[in-house]
Amino acid sequence: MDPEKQIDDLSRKIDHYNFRYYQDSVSEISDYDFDQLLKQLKDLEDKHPEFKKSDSPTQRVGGTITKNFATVYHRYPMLSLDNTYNEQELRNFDDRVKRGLDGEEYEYICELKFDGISLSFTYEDGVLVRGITRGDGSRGDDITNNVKTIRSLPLRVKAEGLPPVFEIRGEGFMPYTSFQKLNDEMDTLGENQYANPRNAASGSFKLQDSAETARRNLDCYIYSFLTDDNHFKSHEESLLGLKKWGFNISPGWRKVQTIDEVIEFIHEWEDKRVSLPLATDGIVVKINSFEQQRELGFTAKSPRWAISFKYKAENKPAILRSVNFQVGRTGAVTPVANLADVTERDVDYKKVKGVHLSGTRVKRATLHNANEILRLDIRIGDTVFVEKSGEIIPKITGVDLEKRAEFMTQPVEFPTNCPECGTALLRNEGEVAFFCPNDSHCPPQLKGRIEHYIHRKAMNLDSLGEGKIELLFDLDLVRTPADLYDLTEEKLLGLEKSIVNEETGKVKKISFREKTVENILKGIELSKTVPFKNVLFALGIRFVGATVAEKLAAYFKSIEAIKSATYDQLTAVPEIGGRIAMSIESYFSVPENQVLVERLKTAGVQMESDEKPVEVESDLLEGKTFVISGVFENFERDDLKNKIEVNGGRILSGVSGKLNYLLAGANMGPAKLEKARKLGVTILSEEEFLAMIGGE
Ligand SMILES: NC(=O)c1ccc[n+]([C@@H]2O[C@H](COP(=O)([O-])OP(=O)(O)OC[C@H]3O[C@@H](n4cnc5c(N)ncnc54)[C@H](O)[C@@H]3O)[C@@H](O)[C@H]2O)c1
Ligand SMILES: [Zn+2]
Repeated sequence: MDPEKQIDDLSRKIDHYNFRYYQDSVSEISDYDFDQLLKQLKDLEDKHPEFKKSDSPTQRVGGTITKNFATVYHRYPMLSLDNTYNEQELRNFDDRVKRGLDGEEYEYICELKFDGISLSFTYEDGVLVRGITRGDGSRGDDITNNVKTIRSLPLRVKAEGLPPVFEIRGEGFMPYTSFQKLNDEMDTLGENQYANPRNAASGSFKLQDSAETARRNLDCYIYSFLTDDNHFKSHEESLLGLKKWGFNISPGWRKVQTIDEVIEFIHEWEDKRVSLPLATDGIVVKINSFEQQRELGFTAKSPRWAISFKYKAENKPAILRSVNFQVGRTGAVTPVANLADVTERDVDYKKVKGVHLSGTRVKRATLHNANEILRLDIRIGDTVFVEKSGEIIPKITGVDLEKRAEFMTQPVEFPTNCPECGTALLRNEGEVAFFCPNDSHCPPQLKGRIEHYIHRKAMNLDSLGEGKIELLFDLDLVRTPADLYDLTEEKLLGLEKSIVNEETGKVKKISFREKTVENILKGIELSKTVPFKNVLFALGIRFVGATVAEKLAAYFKSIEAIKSATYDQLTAVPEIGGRIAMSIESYFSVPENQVLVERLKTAGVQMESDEKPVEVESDLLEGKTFVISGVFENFERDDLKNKIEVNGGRILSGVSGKLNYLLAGANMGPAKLEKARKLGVTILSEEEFLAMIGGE
């Protein structure tokens, strides 16, 4: 292939992965593979500089700003770090530093490289005034409200001799425990789970709802300090100073003199880092003296005085002993690989310890779905490769085909029937997962439905969380949400159960004493006041998430109206498409669901909305914002507002950079008009507005 086209193709590919990673918080390939692509591009560009573009991904920070927050320029550019996966390149870096500093003595600071998102915080007179994402390096998203939810971040610093304005930077992250909790919750709600804590942190820091960000327990380690004057002389001094001022400095850093000591630090943390409560992906080496940092300077993308060493995800051979098929809450069937170490091929599986991988013993790995089994061409008895990187769940990356001939192997047979209830499995066109259609009797699906029902965003029955539902389900006391309303003190008092965690073997005992029972019953009673839109969501109708439920509840106002709505009536509601409409129709066609709704209604659960119905004319203005100013020929101001809203638009209170349209009538103030023009807001006349909504 000719190099120009190759450079072009590679750049486009990398741009795509960057966009997915920074904008959508999704990794489509592993970091290592991504970094190899970038390296390939860099090598090609070095060989053919005539084809190197100024906006090449090798020349700029990969991130982007989103349109969801105000955009803020950084006072000091926020760059990336050059990275490497091998020690020789680290030594080459040391040589470059030596040359750059002309024989001066120098020291390095080694730090752990935390895997989250970079954040920048500005303090004025000791008060935290702004928190920004790295964005594209020169501009970021203003997420001040979200960063204020970090408990370890001081909102105000009190100290002698504080610079009037300073900026600190750090890595915002989500600890493993919060990550696990969040993903469990996403699973209960039938939402997509995050692949790793980094993606979860990135997604959570960019939520519109700060209350939700707060709930996700994010944290941040601080590793950098910037001011206009020379407040500190070295990185070490700044770390110590920041710590004294109350900042959460990253633990584990060390000052060293030589590259050999750096490499020692790397080896030391290779295993130790896996026992940390958060994800790390390498270490960062920085020149200590600020003066020397300035001497060495920057490239377009990263400082010349620092480099990161990334640990390659450990990849080891293992034996695929068998495959289990797990049925999830939505009925989806997921194959799970049971693994053994290569020395454990013939050990009784109960006694197998598993492969030693990144500090833990691994006995299971997800195989995702039937297609993945075909793609890997994997057989029981095969020697496979297992990897564990940022993700918590290990994955199988391939098969050692050379080993296959040495041992007996047999194909993995995907079951045709549900392993939990025996019903024949189905697969929807265009979907990869097989599922059990027996949603009214299949045990994991029933239990999943109850867990969904009690969820905070649904009926908010938190007195029933953490294993209590499991107990009630196993004792046959609660098989559907309606059974909750038949519970009494007599039935509950004294119930007990020990729950064993399959992975860890730990036993947790749950018992219902007086106080617990009282709380449960009180919670259930209180759930009768939960608004209809939450109830509708709590039913767990496929594709009816919280937002869709809200729209349906506002439009139809009662469960009866939704139940009797035709397909056409359902799809007439803005944002309700055919897929949702069909799912609703099919839900209400199932007798068990009809009974459930009736029983809930009889129990006193809200099946009607007392809010005023929102008329909807169209969604022509969906996502558009308006400010109205002046007087109009055909409308009073309030009518105009209403007209915008029933067509899906939103009214803002003032002219800002975020505004889409200024609807300008007669006699409007020239200052407002001028401001709108300056900010590039589109100015509409009454006629133009009418044309937009399909009027005259
Ligand atoms: N898998 C994918 O699809 C995909 C796509 C794009 C990027 N990526 C990954 O992201 C990398 C690029 O991201 P990047 O530009 O943020 O680089 P990076 O994450 O490799 O390194 C720079 C970042 O490290 C962080 N950091 C953590 N601890 C630090 C410390 N102690 N001191 C200083 N900084 C510290 C900072 O946030 C800094 O911005 C790629 O090399 C790749 O690994 C992956
Ligand atoms: Zn089943």
